[in-house]
Amino acid sequence: MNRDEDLSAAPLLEARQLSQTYGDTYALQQLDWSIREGEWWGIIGPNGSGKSTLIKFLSGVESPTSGEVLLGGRSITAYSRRELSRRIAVLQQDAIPPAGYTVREVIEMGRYPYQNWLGRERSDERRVGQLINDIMERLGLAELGQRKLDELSGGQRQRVALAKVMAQEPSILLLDEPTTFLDVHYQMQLMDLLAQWRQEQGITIAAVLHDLNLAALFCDRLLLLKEGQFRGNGTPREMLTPDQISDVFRIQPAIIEHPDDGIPQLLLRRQVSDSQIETDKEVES
Ligand SMILES: Nc1ncnc2c1ncn2[C@@H]1O[C@H](COP(=O)(O)OP(=O)(O)OP(=O)(O)O)[C@@H](O)[C@H]1O
Repeated sequence: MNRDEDLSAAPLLEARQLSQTYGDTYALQQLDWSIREGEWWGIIGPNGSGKSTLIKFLSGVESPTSGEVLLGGRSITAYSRRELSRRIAVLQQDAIPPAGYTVREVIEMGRYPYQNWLGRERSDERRVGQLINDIMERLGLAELGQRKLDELSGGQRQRVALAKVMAQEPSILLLDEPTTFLDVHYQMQLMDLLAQWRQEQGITIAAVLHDLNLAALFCDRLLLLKEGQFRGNGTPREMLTPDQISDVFRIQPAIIEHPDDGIPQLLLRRQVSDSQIETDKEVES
């Protein structure tokens, strides 16, 4: 993992004074934040803190009420949709592509930004065929190539969605809660695959994650949001302190060091103890 990032490098993706309002609600409030090439950021914060809104603006699909996003120093609005799709891919929470298509067809849709108006690859078709075969093999999808999407489990569909964004060969990957519908095995498999992809291709990742332990385990740096406001950024060790967690998430966990590499991990605590429940029962009877 790239924990010794070069903080002097120019930002690859940058949010400048980003604000979004819906009526009286500030979904984001004057956010300044930047991502450097090769970093893996976790975007964390309670429900409604503006995380998905931020991902939407970073991907360039929507424009904020005020402020701007820069990609490689240029306004993201200056890029065509096709140019953006060659650089940035987004993996959504429940990225179920259209039903009726086969697994292989959906993965091939990831190549859209590289095709001409006839749907032909601009680059070497043999290389692309091999790329798709490799991705399917790696994600355990080789046997499922001809299966229809609606005949797959949620976890399998999520792997197809990941395969599609890998076929897109982006340099930046944005993820919005990619592990929500996955069991613990597939959560770890997805995060490990991302880590491996990043190591091999040097991609830059920003992921909205609700699971703080997963965020600490995989991300170099965390951005902390609450009610649309910036509440800090830094390494997991800097961000996941008892004070920050209690202040932002309103829980008081025990924080321990992971035995493998000392990163912080949260142990949740019950707010109501068994003895409290027993006492309450006695009072009631
Ligand atoms: N289209 C919309 N119209 C009105 N309000 C919106 C809209 N989208 C988001 N909001 C509001 O903006 C705020 C931030 O929402 P956002 O979805 O970005 O939060 P989040 O941190 O991703 O939340 P969660 O963890 O629950 O997914 C919330 O108060 C939400 O209700």
